[in-house]
Amino acid sequence: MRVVTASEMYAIDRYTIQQIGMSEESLMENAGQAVATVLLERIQPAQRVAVLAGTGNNGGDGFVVARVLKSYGYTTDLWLIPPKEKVKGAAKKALEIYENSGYEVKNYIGNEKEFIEQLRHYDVIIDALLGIGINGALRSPYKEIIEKVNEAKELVVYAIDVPSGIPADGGAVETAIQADVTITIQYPKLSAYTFPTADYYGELIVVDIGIPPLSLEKNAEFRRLWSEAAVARTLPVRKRSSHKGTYGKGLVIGGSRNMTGAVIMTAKAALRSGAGLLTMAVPDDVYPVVATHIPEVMYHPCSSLNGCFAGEIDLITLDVDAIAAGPGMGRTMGAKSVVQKVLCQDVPVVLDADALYFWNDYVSIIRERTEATILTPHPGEMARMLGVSIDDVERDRFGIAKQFAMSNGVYLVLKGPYTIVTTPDGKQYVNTSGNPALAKGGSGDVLTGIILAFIMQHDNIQEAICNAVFVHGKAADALVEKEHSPMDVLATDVIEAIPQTLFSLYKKGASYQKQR
Ligand SMILES: NC(=O)C1=CN([C@@H]2O[C@H](COP(=O)(O)OP(=O)(O)OC[C@H]3O[C@@H](n4cnc5c(N)ncnc54)[C@H](OP(=O)(O)O)[C@@H]3O)[C@@H](O)[C@H]2O)[C@@H](O)CC1
Ligand SMILES: [K+]
Repeated sequence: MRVVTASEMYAIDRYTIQQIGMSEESLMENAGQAVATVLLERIQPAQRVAVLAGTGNNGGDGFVVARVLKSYGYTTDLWLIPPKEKVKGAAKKALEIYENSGYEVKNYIGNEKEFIEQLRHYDVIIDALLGIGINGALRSPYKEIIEKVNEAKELVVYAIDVPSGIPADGGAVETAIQADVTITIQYPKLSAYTFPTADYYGELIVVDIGIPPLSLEKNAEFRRLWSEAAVARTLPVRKRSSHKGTYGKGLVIGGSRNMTGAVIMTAKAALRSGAGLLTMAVPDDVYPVVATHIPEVMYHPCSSLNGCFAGEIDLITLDVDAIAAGPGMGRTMGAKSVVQKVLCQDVPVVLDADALYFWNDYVSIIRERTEATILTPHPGEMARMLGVSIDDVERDRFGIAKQFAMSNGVYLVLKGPYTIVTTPDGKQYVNTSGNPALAKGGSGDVLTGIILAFIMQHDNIQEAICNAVFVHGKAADALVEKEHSPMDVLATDVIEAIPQTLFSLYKKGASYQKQR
């Protein structure tokens, strides 16, 4: 499933109309019919429905929906918010068809009091006030209407395309419909995957209105959801002839006197995710503590200074296939020097946490690298690396991630709800698993371990990273679906949930694995 911006959606519509030859009226009819099909399955015949329609084509979709619901015998009122003469184009045509079918329009203007009075008699509101064409802060009377609808908590609200009032591409929200369900036309919009806008959507349902894929390919950048089906399809298959070296020799670098847990979690997660052989490089001061925790790894104690890396690491003798550096290593000059040495190695490198701290000192080395560099910042780290505020990052997660990945030639994993993976050539993948249980210290360390293990087992780095992010979120989902609340899940619980998550994904992918 692809995700689009408002301007891409307009370009797709235009191309479909002008180049492919579908009429705007037929697209609107398809949209209204597709939305109505969902509504007919969900709304009970005894429920009273109000369709609230605005000036634009979102209102046009609403006219079609109101007509279909009435044709099926539903008690439905169509409230037209602007004066009728403001309705133009395809929407005007849809309104004519509605009226020619013998159905009545209720005009908001002049009947504002009646509207407010009626609102408490409805069970269901269909929000066709504003779609992707919203511009600037909400104007009267839309603002007041939306506030009244939101106040009536007993109403079930279905939004068409986007909840009215939210910017389609995401950003700050002042007033917007708080939908229970949003039925999006053809492709989800960015705002369904950024915050705070995603909170207004409720359940998201996408309906197909028959726009050919060619319109999408010609007019939208590559941005797609990474779903369970994609993971099941792309998980690597273990060959019967394999041995421990087949799945890569990984190196995890991290830890310091004050933070021994992070690097242990990274290593455990890597082992649970299929790393063949794993070595941990830790400051020799903390080696005795770390070594008691994991019997399955080899160790490479490095010289330490005040409990942290002193700066030396002998990477030549280690002979590894991939490296993850950062968890708990501290923000010292010694750590910086170790990371610089790591980046000079000709193997894929994952940088997380403290390894991102001296970003400006690494940029030029990273741009010269030929092997993959994978960075996994959370929004706070991303903001600091760019010298902007966290709000700036959150407001434009997709844009910022793309610009950063392309200009530095890295795979960027911008963490958060709906983690975005961006490849060096700018393709973007939105993760669909995970829940607030992951908003805890240690989550990132676990993800780094899974990524390290997956990139060693898969020859497609993008698929490996996207799968790792998905498995991480899905493991947390599995925990809260069973015996955990989102409050009590620990990062170590997530590691222990990796086996069942992989087990179920491999089962789902069995048919694909046979085909390969
Ligand atoms: N094109 C197609 O083929 C298809 C399009 N489709 C549908 O069309 C939708 C997009 O339609 P659109 O472009 O007409 O925009 P839309 O959001 O309905 O209304 C814009 C109007 O709202 C107003 N307005 C703007 N800002 C405002 C504000 N801050 N506060 C208050 N009012 C504000 C402004 O009107 P004004 O009052 O200023 O004259 C403006 O003209 C899309 O989401 C999908 O549902 C589907 O049918 C599939 C086929
Ligand atoms: K809407």
